[in-house]
Amino acid sequence: MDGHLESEAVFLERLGQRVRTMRGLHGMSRKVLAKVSGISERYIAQLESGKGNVSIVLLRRVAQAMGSHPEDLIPAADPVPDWPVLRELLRRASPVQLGHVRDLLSGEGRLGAGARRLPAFCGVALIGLRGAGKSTLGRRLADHIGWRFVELNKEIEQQNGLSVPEIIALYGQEGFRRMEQSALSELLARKQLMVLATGGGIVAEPLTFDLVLSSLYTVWLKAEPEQHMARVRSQGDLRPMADDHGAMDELRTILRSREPLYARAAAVLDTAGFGVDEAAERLIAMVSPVLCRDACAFGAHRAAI
Ligand SMILES: Nc1ncnc2c1ncn2[C@@H]1O[C@H](COP(=O)(O)OP(=O)(O)O)[C@@H](O)[C@H]1O
Ligand SMILES: O=C(O)C1=C[C@@H](OP(=O)(O)O)[C@@H](O)[C@H](O)C1
Ligand SMILES: [Mg+2]
Repeated sequence: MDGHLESEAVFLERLGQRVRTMRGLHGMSRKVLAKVSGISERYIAQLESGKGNVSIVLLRRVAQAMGSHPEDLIPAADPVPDWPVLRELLRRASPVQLGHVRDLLSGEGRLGAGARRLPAFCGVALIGLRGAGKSTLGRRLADHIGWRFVELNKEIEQQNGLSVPEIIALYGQEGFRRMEQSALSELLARKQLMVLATGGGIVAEPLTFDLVLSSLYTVWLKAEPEQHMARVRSQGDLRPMADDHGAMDELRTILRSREPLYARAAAVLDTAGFGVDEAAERLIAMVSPVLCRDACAFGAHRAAI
Protein backbone atom coordinates (compact mmCIF):
# COMPACT_ATOMS: atom_id res chain seq x y z
CA MET A 1 0.00 0.00 0.00
CA ASP A 2 1.42 3.45 -0.80
CA GLY A 3 1.95 5.97 2.00
CA HIS A 4 -1.14 8.01 1.22
CA LEU A 5 -3.47 5.04 1.11
CA GLU A 6 -2.04 3.69 4.31
CA SER A 7 -2.47 6.94 6.21
CA GLU A 8 -6.02 7.23 4.84
CA ALA A 9 -6.81 3.73 6.05
CA VAL A 10 -5.47 4.65 9.50
CA PHE A 11 -7.53 7.84 9.45
CA LEU A 12 -10.72 5.93 8.62
CA GLU A 13 -9.98 3.40 11.32
CA ARG A 14 -9.49 6.11 13.92
CA LEU A 15 -12.62 7.90 12.71
CA GLY A 16 -14.51 4.63 13.21
CA GLN A 17 -13.08 4.24 16.70
CA ARG A 18 -14.13 7.76 17.62
CA VAL A 19 -17.68 7.15 16.39
CA ARG A 20 -17.81 3.95 18.43
CA THR A 21 -16.41 5.67 21.52
CA MET A 22 -18.81 8.58 21.22
CA ARG A 23 -21.71 6.17 20.73
CA GLY A 24 -20.64 4.28 23.84
CA LEU A 25 -20.26 7.51 25.76
CA HIS A 26 -23.87 8.32 24.98
CA GLY A 27 -25.03 4.81 25.77
CA MET A 28 -26.52 4.27 22.31
CA SER A 29 -26.63 0.89 20.62
CA ARG A 30 -25.88 0.72 16.89
CA LYS A 31 -29.55 0.06 16.34
CA VAL A 32 -30.54 3.24 18.16
CA LEU A 33 -27.89 5.34 16.42
CA ALA A 34 -29.07 3.98 13.06
CA LYS A 35 -32.65 4.86 13.86
CA VAL A 36 -31.95 8.36 15.15
CA SER A 37 -29.52 9.26 12.36
CA GLY A 38 -31.55 7.63 9.60
CA ILE A 39 -28.47 5.72 8.43
CA SER A 40 -28.52 1.94 8.10
CA GLU A 41 -27.13 -0.15 10.93
CA ARG A 42 -24.95 -1.97 8.39
CA TYR A 43 -23.39 1.28 7.21
CA ILE A 44 -22.72 2.38 10.78
CA ALA A 45 -21.01 -0.97 11.42
CA GLN A 46 -18.82 -0.34 8.34
CA LEU A 47 -18.02 3.18 9.47
CA GLU A 48 -17.05 1.95 12.94
CA SER A 49 -14.79 -0.72 11.56
CA GLY A 50 -12.94 1.84 9.40
CA LYS A 51 -14.34 0.49 6.15
CA GLY A 52 -16.91 3.13 5.33
CA ASN A 53 -15.67 6.38 3.76
CA VAL A 54 -18.49 8.51 5.09
CA SER A 55 -19.55 11.75 3.41
CA ILE A 56 -19.35 14.91 5.49
CA VAL A 57 -23.13 15.25 5.44
CA LEU A 58 -23.65 11.74 6.79
CA LEU A 59 -20.94 12.31 9.39
CA ARG A 60 -22.83 15.39 10.51
CA ARG A 61 -26.01 13.33 10.82
CA VAL A 62 -24.19 10.71 12.90
CA ALA A 63 -22.74 13.42 15.17
CA GLN A 64 -26.08 15.19 15.54
CA ALA A 65 -27.82 11.95 16.44
CA MET A 66 -25.45 11.71 19.41
CA GLY A 67 -25.87 15.37 20.33
CA SER A 68 -22.28 16.08 19.36
CA HIS A 69 -20.41 17.92 16.61
CA PRO A 70 -18.77 16.47 13.46
CA GLU A 71 -15.38 17.82 14.54
CA ASP A 72 -15.61 15.71 17.72
CA LEU A 73 -15.48 12.64 15.50
CA ILE A 74 -12.55 13.69 13.33
CA PRO A 75 -9.32 12.07 14.53
CA ALA A 76 -7.09 14.73 16.04
CA ALA A 77 -4.83 14.94 19.02
CA ASP A 78 -6.64 16.89 21.74
CA PRO A 79 -4.07 19.38 23.03
CA VAL A 80 -4.86 18.92 26.75
CA PRO A 81 -7.10 16.52 28.70
CA ASP A 82 -9.43 19.38 29.63
CA TRP A 83 -9.88 20.32 26.00
CA PRO A 84 -13.50 19.11 25.63
CA VAL A 85 -14.53 21.22 28.66
CA LEU A 86 -12.63 24.28 27.44
CA ARG A 87 -14.10 23.95 23.97
CA GLU A 88 -17.68 23.75 25.29
CA LEU A 89 -17.09 26.80 27.48
CA LEU A 90 -15.62 28.72 24.54
CA ARG A 91 -18.55 27.77 22.32
CA ARG A 92 -20.97 29.25 24.84
CA ALA A 93 -18.98 32.29 25.95
CA SER A 94 -20.13 35.85 25.26
CA PRO A 95 -17.83 38.17 23.26
CA VAL A 96 -16.84 39.92 26.51
CA GLN A 97 -15.94 36.60 28.15
CA LEU A 98 -13.96 35.59 25.09
CA GLY A 99 -12.06 38.84 25.36
CA HIS A 100 -11.13 38.06 28.98
CA VAL A 101 -10.06 34.54 28.06
CA ARG A 102 -7.92 35.83 25.23
CA ASP A 103 -6.25 38.32 27.58
CA LEU A 104 -5.66 35.68 30.19
CA LEU A 105 -4.21 33.12 27.80
CA SER A 106 -2.02 35.65 26.10
CA GLY A 107 -0.58 36.64 29.47
CA GLU A 108 -2.31 40.02 29.61
CA GLY A 109 -4.91 39.03 32.19
CA ARG A 110 -4.92 40.61 35.61
CA LEU A 111 -6.70 37.72 37.40
CA GLY A 112 -4.58 36.78 40.40
CA ALA A 113 -5.01 33.60 42.43
CA GLY A 114 -7.01 35.62 44.97
CA ALA A 115 -9.70 36.28 42.39
CA ARG A 116 -10.40 32.59 41.97
CA ARG A 117 -13.57 31.31 43.58
CA LEU A 118 -13.73 27.97 45.38
CA PRO A 119 -16.73 25.94 44.29
CA ALA A 120 -19.33 25.35 47.00
CA PHE A 121 -19.06 21.88 48.48
CA CYS A 122 -22.43 20.26 48.00
CA GLY A 123 -21.76 16.69 49.11
CA VAL A 124 -21.02 13.40 47.46
CA ALA A 125 -21.80 12.23 43.94
CA LEU A 126 -21.79 8.62 42.82
CA ILE A 127 -21.01 7.87 39.20
CA GLY A 128 -20.79 4.65 37.21
CA LEU A 129 -22.58 2.52 34.68
CA ARG A 130 -26.10 1.23 35.27
CA GLY A 131 -26.06 -1.46 37.96
CA ALA A 132 -22.95 0.02 39.61
CA GLY A 133 -24.94 0.51 42.80
CA LYS A 134 -25.35 4.31 42.68
CA SER A 135 -28.95 4.14 43.92
CA THR A 136 -28.52 1.28 46.38
CA LEU A 137 -25.25 2.39 47.97
CA GLY A 138 -26.11 6.09 47.69
CA ARG A 139 -29.19 5.62 49.81
CA ARG A 140 -27.23 3.65 52.40
CA LEU A 141 -24.53 6.32 52.57
CA ALA A 142 -27.08 9.13 52.89
CA ASP A 143 -28.95 7.28 55.68
CA HIS A 144 -25.69 6.75 57.52
CA ILE A 145 -24.45 10.32 57.42
CA GLY A 146 -27.90 11.90 57.63
CA TRP A 147 -27.76 13.81 54.36
CA ARG A 148 -30.49 14.01 51.77
CA PHE A 149 -30.39 11.33 49.07
CA VAL A 150 -31.12 12.61 45.57
CA GLU A 151 -31.59 10.65 42.35
CA LEU A 152 -30.71 13.03 39.53
CA ASN A 153 -32.94 11.18 37.07
CA LYS A 154 -35.93 11.57 39.41
CA GLU A 155 -35.22 15.30 39.71
CA ILE A 156 -35.14 15.57 35.92
CA GLU A 157 -38.43 13.69 35.69
CA GLN A 158 -40.06 15.87 38.34
CA GLN A 159 -38.81 19.13 36.90
CA ASN A 160 -40.04 18.25 33.42
CA GLY A 161 -43.13 16.19 34.20
CA LEU A 162 -41.93 13.37 31.91
CA SER A 163 -40.15 10.05 32.41
CA VAL A 164 -36.54 9.68 31.22
CA PRO A 165 -37.55 7.44 28.27
CA GLU A 166 -40.25 9.95 27.32
CA ILE A 167 -37.73 12.81 27.42
CA ILE A 168 -35.30 10.88 25.23
CA ALA A 169 -38.07 9.90 22.80
CA LEU A 170 -39.35 13.47 22.55
CA TYR A 171 -36.19 15.57 22.75
CA GLY A 172 -33.39 13.12 21.95
CA GLN A 173 -30.11 12.67 23.77
CA GLU A 174 -29.28 16.33 23.42
CA GLY A 175 -32.53 17.45 25.02
CA PHE A 176 -32.06 14.98 27.87
CA ARG A 177 -28.49 16.18 28.50
CA ARG A 178 -29.70 19.78 28.55
CA MET A 179 -32.36 18.96 31.13
CA GLU A 180 -29.84 16.95 33.13
CA GLN A 181 -27.55 19.97 33.29
CA SER A 182 -30.27 22.34 34.37
CA ALA A 183 -31.59 19.89 37.01
CA LEU A 184 -28.06 19.57 38.40
CA SER A 185 -27.50 23.34 38.45
CA GLU A 186 -30.81 23.80 40.22
CA LEU A 187 -29.90 21.19 42.86
CA LEU A 188 -26.48 22.71 43.46
CA ALA A 189 -27.96 26.18 43.81
CA ARG A 190 -29.91 24.96 46.87
CA LYS A 191 -26.58 24.64 48.70
CA GLN A 192 -27.76 21.68 50.79
CA LEU A 193 -25.46 18.78 51.47
CA MET A 194 -26.60 15.69 49.61
CA VAL A 195 -25.61 12.29 48.33
CA LEU A 196 -26.34 12.41 44.62
CA ALA A 197 -26.87 9.31 42.48
CA THR A 198 -26.19 10.54 38.96
CA GLY A 199 -27.28 8.88 35.70
CA GLY A 200 -24.73 6.55 34.12
CA GLY A 201 -24.33 8.81 31.10
CA ILE A 202 -23.59 12.06 32.94
CA VAL A 203 -19.97 11.88 31.79
CA ALA A 204 -21.07 12.35 28.18
CA GLU A 205 -21.67 16.08 28.59
CA PRO A 206 -18.37 17.78 29.48
CA LEU A 207 -19.83 20.81 31.23
CA THR A 208 -22.28 18.79 33.31
CA PHE A 209 -19.60 16.36 34.37
CA ASP A 210 -17.22 19.20 35.18
CA LEU A 211 -19.90 20.69 37.42
CA VAL A 212 -20.22 17.36 39.24
CA LEU A 213 -16.46 17.03 39.71
CA SER A 214 -16.02 20.60 40.92
CA SER A 215 -18.99 20.72 43.29
CA LEU A 216 -19.21 17.24 44.79
CA TYR A 217 -16.81 14.68 46.16
CA THR A 218 -17.20 12.17 43.35
CA VAL A 219 -16.85 8.41 43.72
CA TRP A 220 -16.82 6.01 40.78
CA LEU A 221 -18.56 2.75 41.66
CA LYS A 222 -16.78 0.22 39.56
CA ALA A 223 -17.82 -3.31 38.56
CA GLU A 224 -17.06 -5.82 35.83
CA PRO A 225 -19.19 -5.76 32.65
CA GLU A 226 -20.71 -9.14 33.54
CA GLN A 227 -21.75 -7.83 36.94
CA HIS A 228 -23.38 -4.73 35.46
CA MET A 229 -25.33 -6.97 33.11
CA ALA A 230 -26.32 -9.48 35.79
CA ARG A 231 -27.38 -6.82 38.30
CA VAL A 232 -29.43 -4.88 35.78
CA ARG A 233 -31.05 -8.04 34.45
CA SER A 234 -31.96 -9.20 37.93
CA GLN A 235 -33.71 -5.86 38.46
CA GLY A 236 -35.76 -6.66 35.36
CA ASP A 237 -34.57 -3.46 33.66
CA LEU A 238 -33.22 -4.28 30.23
CA ARG A 239 -32.74 -0.78 28.75
CA PRO A 240 -30.45 -0.09 26.82
CA MET A 241 -28.97 -3.52 27.23
CA ALA A 242 -32.06 -5.22 25.85
CA ASP A 243 -32.76 -8.04 23.48
CA ASP A 244 -30.11 -8.70 20.90
CA HIS A 245 -27.13 -11.01 20.98
CA GLY A 246 -24.81 -7.99 20.91
CA ALA A 247 -26.03 -6.73 24.30
CA MET A 248 -22.87 -7.72 26.10
CA ASP A 249 -20.69 -6.21 23.37
CA GLU A 250 -22.65 -3.00 23.58
CA LEU A 251 -22.20 -2.90 27.32
CA ARG A 252 -18.45 -3.39 26.99
CA THR A 253 -18.26 -0.61 24.38
CA ILE A 254 -20.18 1.75 26.65
CA LEU A 255 -18.01 0.91 29.65
CA ARG A 256 -14.75 1.17 27.70
CA SER A 257 -15.77 4.56 26.29
CA ARG A 258 -16.73 5.92 29.67
CA GLU A 259 -13.97 4.46 31.81
CA PRO A 260 -11.40 7.24 31.21
CA LEU A 261 -14.04 9.77 32.25
CA TYR A 262 -15.35 7.82 35.25
CA ALA A 263 -11.70 7.56 36.28
CA ARG A 264 -11.60 11.34 36.78
CA ALA A 265 -13.59 10.86 40.00
CA ALA A 266 -11.85 11.77 43.24
CA ALA A 267 -12.13 8.16 44.44
CA VAL A 268 -12.90 4.72 43.06
CA LEU A 269 -14.75 1.94 44.87
CA ASP A 270 -14.44 -1.45 43.23
CA THR A 271 -17.65 -3.25 44.15
CA ALA A 272 -16.66 -6.48 42.40
CA GLY A 273 -16.72 -9.47 44.70
CA PHE A 274 -18.69 -7.73 47.48
CA GLY A 275 -22.29 -7.94 48.54
CA VAL A 276 -24.31 -4.79 49.13
CA ASP A 277 -23.59 -4.63 52.88
CA GLU A 278 -19.85 -4.81 52.50
CA ALA A 279 -19.76 -2.41 49.56
CA ALA A 280 -21.84 0.08 51.58
CA GLU A 281 -19.49 -0.22 54.56
CA ARG A 282 -16.51 0.38 52.31
CA LEU A 283 -18.14 3.40 50.71
CA ILE A 284 -18.96 4.90 54.10
CA ALA A 285 -15.42 4.26 55.33
CA MET A 286 -13.96 5.76 52.15
CA VAL A 287 -16.04 8.89 52.23
CA SER A 288 -16.34 9.75 55.95
CA PRO A 289 -12.86 11.19 56.65
CA VAL A 290 -12.94 13.21 53.45
CA LEU A 291 -16.34 14.67 54.32
CA CYS A 292 -15.13 15.81 57.70
CA ARG A 293 -12.09 17.48 56.23
CA ASP A 294 -13.64 18.93 53.09
CA ALA A 295 -17.06 19.90 54.41
CA CYS A 296 -15.35 21.89 57.16
CA ALA A 297 -12.88 23.44 54.77
CA PHE A 298 -15.76 24.44 52.52
CA GLY A 299 -17.66 25.87 55.48
CA ALA A 300 -20.39 23.25 55.38
CA HIS A 301 -22.44 22.28 58.43
CA ARG A 302 -20.39 20.19 60.84
CA ALA A 303 -23.51 18.92 62.52
CA ALA A 304 -24.55 17.15 59.35
CA ILE A 305 -21.50 14.90 59.32
N1 LIG B 1 -21.43 -4.96 45.65
C1 LIG B 1 -22.57 -4.40 45.22
N2 LIG B 1 -22.69 -3.06 45.22
C2 LIG B 1 -23.82 -2.48 44.76
N3 LIG B 1 -24.91 -3.14 44.34
C3 LIG B 1 -24.85 -4.50 44.34
C4 LIG B 1 -23.70 -5.17 44.77
N4 LIG B 1 -23.93 -6.49 44.66
C5 LIG B 1 -25.16 -6.62 44.17
N5 LIG B 1 -25.75 -5.43 43.97
C6 LIG B 1 -27.10 -5.23 43.42
O1 LIG B 1 -26.93 -4.55 42.18
C7 LIG B 1 -27.98 -3.63 41.96
C8 LIG B 1 -27.41 -2.23 41.75
O2 LIG B 1 -28.42 -1.44 41.23
P1 LIG B 1 -28.59 0.11 41.42
O3 LIG B 1 -28.26 0.51 42.80
O4 LIG B 1 -29.95 0.46 40.90
O5 LIG B 1 -27.45 0.65 40.42
P2 LIG B 1 -27.41 2.03 39.62
O6 LIG B 1 -28.24 3.00 40.39
O7 LIG B 1 -25.96 2.36 39.58
O8 LIG B 1 -27.95 1.74 38.25
C9 LIG B 1 -28.89 -3.68 43.18
O9 LIG B 1 -29.99 -4.52 42.88
C10 LIG B 1 -28.00 -4.30 44.24
O10 LIG B 1 -28.75 -5.04 45.18
O1 LIG C 1 -26.17 5.10 30.96
C1 LIG C 1 -26.91 5.89 30.36
O2 LIG C 1 -26.63 6.38 29.26
C2 LIG C 1 -28.17 6.31 31.01
C3 LIG C 1 -28.41 5.91 32.29
C4 LIG C 1 -29.65 6.25 33.00
O3 LIG C 1 -29.33 6.45 34.36
P1 LIG C 1 -28.98 5.24 35.42
O4 LIG C 1 -27.53 4.95 35.34
O5 LIG C 1 -29.37 5.84 36.72
O6 LIG C 1 -29.84 4.07 35.03
C5 LIG C 1 -30.31 7.51 32.42
O7 LIG C 1 -29.59 8.67 32.79
C6 LIG C 1 -30.41 7.47 30.95
O8 LIG C 1 -31.35 6.45 30.63
C7 LIG C 1 -29.10 7.20 30.24
MG1 LIG D 1 -29.97 4.02 39.78
